[in-house]
Amino acid sequence: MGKRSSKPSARVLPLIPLPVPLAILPATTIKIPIANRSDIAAILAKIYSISPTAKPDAAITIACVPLNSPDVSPLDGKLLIEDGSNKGRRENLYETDPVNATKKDIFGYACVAKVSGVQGRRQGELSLVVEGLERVRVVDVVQDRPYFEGELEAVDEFVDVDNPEFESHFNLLKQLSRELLALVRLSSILPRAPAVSLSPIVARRLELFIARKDLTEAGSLADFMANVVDCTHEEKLRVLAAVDVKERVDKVIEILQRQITNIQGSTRITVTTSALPVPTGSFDIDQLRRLQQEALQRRGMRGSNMPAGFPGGLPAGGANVGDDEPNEVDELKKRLQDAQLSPEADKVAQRELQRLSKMNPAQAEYQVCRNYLENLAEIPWTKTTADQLDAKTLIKAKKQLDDDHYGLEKIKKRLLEYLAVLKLKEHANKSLDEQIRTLADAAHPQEEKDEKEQDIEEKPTREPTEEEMRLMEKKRMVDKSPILLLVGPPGTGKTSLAKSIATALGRKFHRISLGGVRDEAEIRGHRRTYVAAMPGLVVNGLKKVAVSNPVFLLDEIDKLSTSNYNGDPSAAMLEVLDPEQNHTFTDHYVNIPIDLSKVLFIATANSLDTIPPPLLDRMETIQLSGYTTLEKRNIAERHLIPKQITTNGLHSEEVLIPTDVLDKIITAYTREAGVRNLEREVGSVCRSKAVEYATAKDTDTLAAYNPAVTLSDLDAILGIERFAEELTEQHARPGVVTGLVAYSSGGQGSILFIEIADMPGSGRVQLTGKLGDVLKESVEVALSWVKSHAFELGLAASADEDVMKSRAIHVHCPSGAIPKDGPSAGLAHTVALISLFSGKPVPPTLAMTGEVSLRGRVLPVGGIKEKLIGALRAGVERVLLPEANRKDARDLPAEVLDGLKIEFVGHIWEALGLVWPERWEGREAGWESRL
Ligand SMILES: Nc1ncnc2c1ncn2[C@@H]1O[C@H](COP(=O)(O)OP(=O)(O)OP(=O)(O)O)[C@@H](O)[C@H]1O
Repeated sequence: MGKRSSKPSARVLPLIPLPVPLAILPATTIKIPIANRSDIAAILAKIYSISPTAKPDAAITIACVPLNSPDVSPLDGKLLIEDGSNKGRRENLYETDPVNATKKDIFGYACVAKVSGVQGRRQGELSLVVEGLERVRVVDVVQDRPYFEGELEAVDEFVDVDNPEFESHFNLLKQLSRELLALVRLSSILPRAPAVSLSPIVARRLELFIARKDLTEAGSLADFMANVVDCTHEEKLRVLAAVDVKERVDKVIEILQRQITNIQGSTRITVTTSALPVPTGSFDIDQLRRLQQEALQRRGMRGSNMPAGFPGGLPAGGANVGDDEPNEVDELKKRLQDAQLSPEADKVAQRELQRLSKMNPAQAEYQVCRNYLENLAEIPWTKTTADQLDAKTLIKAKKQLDDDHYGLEKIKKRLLEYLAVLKLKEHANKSLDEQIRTLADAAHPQEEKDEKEQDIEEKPTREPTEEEMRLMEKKRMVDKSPILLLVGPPGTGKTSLAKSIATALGRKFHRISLGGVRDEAEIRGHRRTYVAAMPGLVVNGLKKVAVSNPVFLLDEIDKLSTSNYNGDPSAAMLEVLDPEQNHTFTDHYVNIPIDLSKVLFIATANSLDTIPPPLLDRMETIQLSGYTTLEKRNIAERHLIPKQITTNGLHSEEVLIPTDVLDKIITAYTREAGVRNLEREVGSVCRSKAVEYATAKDTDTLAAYNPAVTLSDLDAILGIERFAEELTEQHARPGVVTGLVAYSSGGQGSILFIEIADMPGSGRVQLTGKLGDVLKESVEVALSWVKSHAFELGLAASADEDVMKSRAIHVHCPSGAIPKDGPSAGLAHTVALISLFSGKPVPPTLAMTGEVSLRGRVLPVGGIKEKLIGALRAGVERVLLPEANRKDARDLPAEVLDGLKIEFVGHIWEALGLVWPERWEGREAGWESRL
């Protein structure tokens, strides 16, 4: 039996056209902006003028009407008043602004509404709040100015309550409404949620509202849902025009289905059995699963697309529904499998995977666990690159090192030794592997072989015992790479040497900068309990190179902080570098032993002084000293100039730096042990030439371009000379001696003048030239020795005469602004004092270095190579060195050995014999016993 709502008679009411996409349905409330709406003002004015006594809360009834849309067919509810002018507007000229609307723009159905108030604070934001009451048909528009007035006819809402088909449609509408509600609630708590959220109270009320609707209220439920969901203007018009309730319900079902699909498409719906976010009320897992499965079926997805083992289509843990991305947990599992974890790591990984699969992705712990597993999958547990160790390896490696670096013979030799050992070990292990395999085959002969093959196979006489196998394993050469430490001044090629080794071996290279690392956790990682914990530098390095046998350069290990309140980074390094321990290195974050024994560590440092002794003890030190001018010239010619020419976009024939220009750059513009500044200066020269060349090319004057750089160009390109070279004096004067100095910064050596003057006084000694305590003391030692031997030296008339009795002396070392310290000028001071007191000058081309003791012995000093290179540059011809430094002189570059006459002295008397041979030659050190 059908049910019809009562039919009120036709009436005339003011019509308020709504701006597109606004539409109103019965039982809903909307806000109509009233800025610039003269018609609304007129309606309100009229109502109050008719009934000036109307109370503010008296109900004011009007009708709200949406504007026509081109996509809604006349059958759907186009205004029945048609006129000729309407036709031309069908396609595109439809009005969307109610201010300009004419009669033809009024839609055929409207909604009688009650004005419930005005909302908004400021003038431009005010809006009229109206509440839809009933659906009406617009029979005619009787007035359009100053506001529309329409003749309205109530519609006949027909509800066929006895129709089973209608009932099932109504049930579907109810179910979809609740499904949508659940999805909106669910999606709002998921990560990457769309911007929809629903408070639990509102959700609960909506739940009840939907649940309480019965069949007779199907139309109003459809109106309500059409109003709350996101639908187009046209859809709303169609719902408004759907007088037949069944048709309306079908239309809303269509809208809801689309809406649900959209939410599922944009959100990954993940349901876990342990922590299901069920909306308060009547939702349960099964219902949700069913709803989602239905939604999937509607979208044409097959059951086969669902992970197996989950009858409801929802796996417990991490399966996402609605997109084709593979499951996150499965993906991780696969990555972990591919990572070939160590057995220990595998156990932990499986445990964590299990935990992850039970977790809700919204939990903070989920991300932590996932990050950890991702880290495990990225660590190269067993992956290695094959070392290029064939017959030609050593030749190839030598060529690589020679190609990349000039000189450094000792270091190259040591590196080649390392490669040779590695090659031998690998060869020995390979043949051992073969033996073990043969024995193992003999122990299980029948495996993988069919009967026939077995007959042919020669039977081993006996099976190997376990003991034999163990012995064989013991013979295996352990791959314990030594840790090399390259020590030397900056820019001497330590980093680039390490890179060449990696290239020669065909291994991956990674640089870990340790300079300024103050926190132990930077090396070992943070424990996983900390927020944003991460693995340390070593594990990160391994992750980056993705193999377990890279070359790691531990740069600036001398700048690593020692014990402080953040732990002791240098102690953490101990475990990394100890070949006995580093096969079980444990990072705090990973917390599983990682084998670092295959990593070849090469450390670099500028000085050994700041490296803690236990750390130093674990490394094999290779010393690199500064380069001589000749070496620098060769390095520049072979490596730096070609490199800079190409870096600056030129060809080798387009820049020519002659040797004299290069020498000038080396001596006047750089003062360093390495070649970094030299490379920079050469770069400046090449850049300037590049500008010159490009200009010449652009102006077609290439013929006039001169690729050669001249000495005068240098002044213009690099500015005025930065360093004036200390050169030996031309004239000898008593009291002035050439000493030798090695600057601690830059590792450069040079000469230094020791000047002593005497004046009348009573034994006072004045020292200037920024001398350090040790240097001052060495002057005192020299003076004491001279005073005590004044008679033997012929400086005093008798043994008890004090040479300083009536004189004062002033010792000065230029350049006065540079701090100087150290005992190595002791010999020069002694000779200078004797020269002053005896009035005999010392030849300026004779330089000396050495510490003296009170007994007159000449003791060894450091920095011989730098000092001698500096001396040669300064024009020194003869050098006196301590006897004990004879070994250092063996390593000197050939140009130094050729250019300098080096003499060794063990005692001051010997030195005096060499300085003034005419007077002291043959004098023996036996005099020391007189002291
Ligand atoms: N013997 C050499 N032959 C060729 N090039 C060299 C040589 N020594 C250094 N170089 C070049 O000098 C530059 C600086 O070298 P590198 O960066 O290796 O210095 P370093 O010793 O590691 O310095 P630091 O101690 O400051 O880290 C590089 O471009 C390198 O190629």
